[in-house]
Amino acid sequence: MASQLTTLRQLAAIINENVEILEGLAASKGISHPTLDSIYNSASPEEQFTRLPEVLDASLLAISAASQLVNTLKLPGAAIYERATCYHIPGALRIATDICAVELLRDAGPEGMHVKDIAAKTGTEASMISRALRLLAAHYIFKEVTPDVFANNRLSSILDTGKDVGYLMTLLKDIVGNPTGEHAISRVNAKKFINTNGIAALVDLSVDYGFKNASFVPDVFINKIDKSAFQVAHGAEKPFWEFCETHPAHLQRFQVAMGGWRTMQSPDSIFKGFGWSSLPENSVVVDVGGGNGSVSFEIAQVAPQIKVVVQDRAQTIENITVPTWEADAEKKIMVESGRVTLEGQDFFESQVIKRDVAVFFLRFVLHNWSFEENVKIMKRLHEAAISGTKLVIIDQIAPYACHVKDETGAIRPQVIPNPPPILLANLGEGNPIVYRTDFVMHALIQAREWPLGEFEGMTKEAGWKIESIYQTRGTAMSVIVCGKL
Ligand SMILES: C[S@@+](CC[C@H](N)C(=O)[O-])C[C@H]1O[C@@H](n2cnc3c(N)ncnc32)[C@H](O)[C@@H]1O
Repeated sequence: MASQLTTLRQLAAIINENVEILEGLAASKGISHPTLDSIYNSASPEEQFTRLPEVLDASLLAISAASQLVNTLKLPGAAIYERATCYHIPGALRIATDICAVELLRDAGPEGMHVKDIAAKTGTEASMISRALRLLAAHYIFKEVTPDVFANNRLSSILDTGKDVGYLMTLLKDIVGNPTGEHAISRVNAKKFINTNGIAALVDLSVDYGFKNASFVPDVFINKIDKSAFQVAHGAEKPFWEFCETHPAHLQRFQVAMGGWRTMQSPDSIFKGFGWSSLPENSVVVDVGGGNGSVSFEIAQVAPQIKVVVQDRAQTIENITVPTWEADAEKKIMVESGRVTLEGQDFFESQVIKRDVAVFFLRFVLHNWSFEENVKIMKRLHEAAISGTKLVIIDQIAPYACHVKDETGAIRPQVIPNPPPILLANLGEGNPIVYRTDFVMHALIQAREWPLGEFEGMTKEAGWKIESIYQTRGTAMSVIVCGKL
């Protein structure tokens, strides 16, 4: 009993200590930490505050201790049953996002809107909306203001696409009561995600095919099926990338969703690990598998002296990347001035680029393929590289859940901030995303998030040597810089 109390007190002390730090930092800036009742605004001083390194450190330690405290206090039967049935949360979230509840509630303001009115505007049924929003409100997404009247809160409002509700309701008419007729494949309304920060698209695909795929992961494993869970769940003959070629709305949503990763993370996940702005004048940076080029755009902005080439499958460049850049005035200027070039290139084939390349850049590519395929991709880049070419990889490196010791017996930090021994070494629920995306990758394309040793192995086999690794705060996102062996 005494030791259990000690554990509880230790956890509570970590929470208290870090809340004190947060309150002190906020007070020194004359602001308060945003509450759950606030509406998300990325530009507000309160939201900017939450991204400061010292604020992230204190928050992550408090979150880790608080979730450990919660799971210590919960009755085990209830705790495990809650986990076993948490799959209904994405289902409820998809009901909410499909009917554009966030945007309807944005216009309704803090008084909120009755579910009957949401149902009337969307041509759907009120009681299911009520049940979905209440389930979500019980998990701090949306707020039930009075019975059956819901309003946005900080978590729901980050999903706001910013689009006009009248426009969204017109788009919705194509979706409601109009299934695709293809096995388990949803009708996707990709237009609503264009020119957004990507979070709504990322959540939308996660609660759509991501959620459906997940339920087939164990079947694929137990029955030793040599297909992705995505193919099994959706009756799809072809793997995901080929499926996208015949489902342009899915492809569009996917590419916008990649930008959501940038919104979710602090800017240092790209800019601190490599000196883009100190590259010499006219250096060529190739964003390999660059998708819609959202990251290239940011790099080209911080390093105006360089030339960026965005490469992807020819179909993606033609149907997604080119239209994305043409539709945006700033991006269009970059393309017209030759600072950015958009180019079809299969990364398994020899590079078509004939110029000397300063940097080949791979973000979120290696977690899409097997060890052997990654070696092949990086070998193609090695063949096209000159002696000083760098390979910059941005991907997640999965930490262990236990503390690990180095040769001297000292605990080797695996994440920033480094948690005290009473907490999980990976910060537990303070930092769970890498383990989820590991399953997401497996389910979608039979791929995975790689541990450090595998990155070392595959880069070496392709002729590259890891020179530095920059790990971002509170996440598994890492910038791995390699030179030619
Ligand atoms: C997870 S996305 C990452 C996109 C981008 N790098 C980013 O971080 O936003 C992987 C990208 O690889 C591209 N891709 C898949 N197969 C490819 C191939 N054989 N050749 C070139 N690109 C490919 C996809 O079209 C997609 O844009």
